[in-house]
Amino acid sequence: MNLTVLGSTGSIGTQTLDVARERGWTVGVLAAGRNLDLLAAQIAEWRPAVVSVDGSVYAEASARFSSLDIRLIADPTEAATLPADVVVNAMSGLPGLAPTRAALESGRAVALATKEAMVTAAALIWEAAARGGGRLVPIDSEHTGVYQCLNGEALEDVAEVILTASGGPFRDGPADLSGVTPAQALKHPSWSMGQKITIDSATLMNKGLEVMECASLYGLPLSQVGVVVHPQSLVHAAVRFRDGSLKAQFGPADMRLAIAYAVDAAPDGMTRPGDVRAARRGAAVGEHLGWPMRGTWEFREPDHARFPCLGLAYRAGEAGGLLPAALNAADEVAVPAFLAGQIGFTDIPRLIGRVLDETPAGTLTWDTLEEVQAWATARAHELVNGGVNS
Ligand SMILES: NC(=O)C1=CN([C@@H]2O[C@H](COP(=O)(O)OP(=O)(O)OC[C@H]3O[C@@H](n4cnc5c(N)ncnc54)[C@H](OP(=O)(O)O)[C@@H]3O)[C@@H](O)[C@H]2O)C=CC1
Ligand SMILES: CC(=O)[C@@H](O)[C@H](O)COP(=O)(O)O
Ligand SMILES: [Mn+2]
Repeated sequence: MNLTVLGSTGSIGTQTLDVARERGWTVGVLAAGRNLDLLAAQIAEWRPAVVSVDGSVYAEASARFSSLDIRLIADPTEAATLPADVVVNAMSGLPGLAPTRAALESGRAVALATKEAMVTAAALIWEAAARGGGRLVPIDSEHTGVYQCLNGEALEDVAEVILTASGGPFRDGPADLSGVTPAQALKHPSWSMGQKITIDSATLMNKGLEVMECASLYGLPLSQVGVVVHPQSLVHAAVRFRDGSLKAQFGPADMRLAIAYAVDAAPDGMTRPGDVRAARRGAAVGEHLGWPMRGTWEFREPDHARFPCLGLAYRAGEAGGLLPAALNAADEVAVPAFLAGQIGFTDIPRLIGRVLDETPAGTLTWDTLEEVQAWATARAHELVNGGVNS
């Protein structure tokens, strides 16, 4: 198996390389952002033919890697189109959307961690896959859980899909979240992840994005996608069928299992919503992680009053059109602003709610998507700078 890894220096990117090492895969294309020290170590180990870096560090990377036999580019979208058995997209946020589109239009098999692509542009992404012959399998732990539960099943038999949420670091308090700090919010109780998704887990926006991602992947209405808080993060998703039977997927809270599953399944993967064709014959990874069938497993209702982001996501998903993209863009401004101390934790949903209130209705196209993202980003910055309650 020869991989392209986009976002190679991040949490999912480095775990993808761990899996590649364990499984004996090769890596022909590495795309990173600005972390040239880690990228240099990855180039030395993997000897890729092509390396992409963020444009802001291209000159520095050119000088640093000039003696190496690699083609250096500053374009993850071009990197995504190059020949590979599977493109793993582990870029965080909106920058990961164009590479997802390009990979699918080029007929690539994509193992997709970048949830923002399906949240903001699912219909367009599926069109791109249909046009180019691309295939797609999710990496996100809940969505690989649903994928595995649906294998061999018909979507018309599904009554409901349940995604589990850890509940984040504040699931048991404090009651008033207005004073919590970035350091507290970054202490995720069960997963080790990049900063943006970790804050999204603390606000429950991560689960909101995942509800939309799930509906988009499997072609389900949001009314059929529910959330339960499960502090142990061992059950990742469950599906209830119309005959009353239930299937759940569980395993240790370690993304290497989800990554390996997605990479194995991607070449034969989804070409349209709900098209689950998991022809997967991979060797074992993470056998040392063991069998987590011990202890107590709890399941609780989410607390919508303390975590309004979940409701905002349902609202945007139900409205459809341009609202999911506006919600996502506003969140991508609000989270760094919280981390930088510019706004408080409870300002995050307040800001996103304000942006949603003002988002114009519209039909989703690649052009309107770009416009609404630019508008929502600018409006969110105005609210950060001028005061969320102004
Ligand atoms: N972490 C997890 O367990 C999970 C993550 N996800 C999703 O996966 C995605 C990645 O998450 P995570 O790994 O935690 O995020 P990280 O912030 O850890 O990693 C993001 C990566 O994107 C890279 N990047 C930034 N700009 C560019 C660019 N121009 N070209 C290529 N790469 C770039 C960063 O590079 P650099 O550091 O070099 O600047 C970094 O390697 C997110 O969408 C997240 O929601 C989904 C489920 C679980
Ligand atoms: C590992 C993974 O898939 C994350 O998206 C995880 O779900 C985050 O944890 P929360 O359940 O706290 O959002
Ligand atoms: Mn997840």
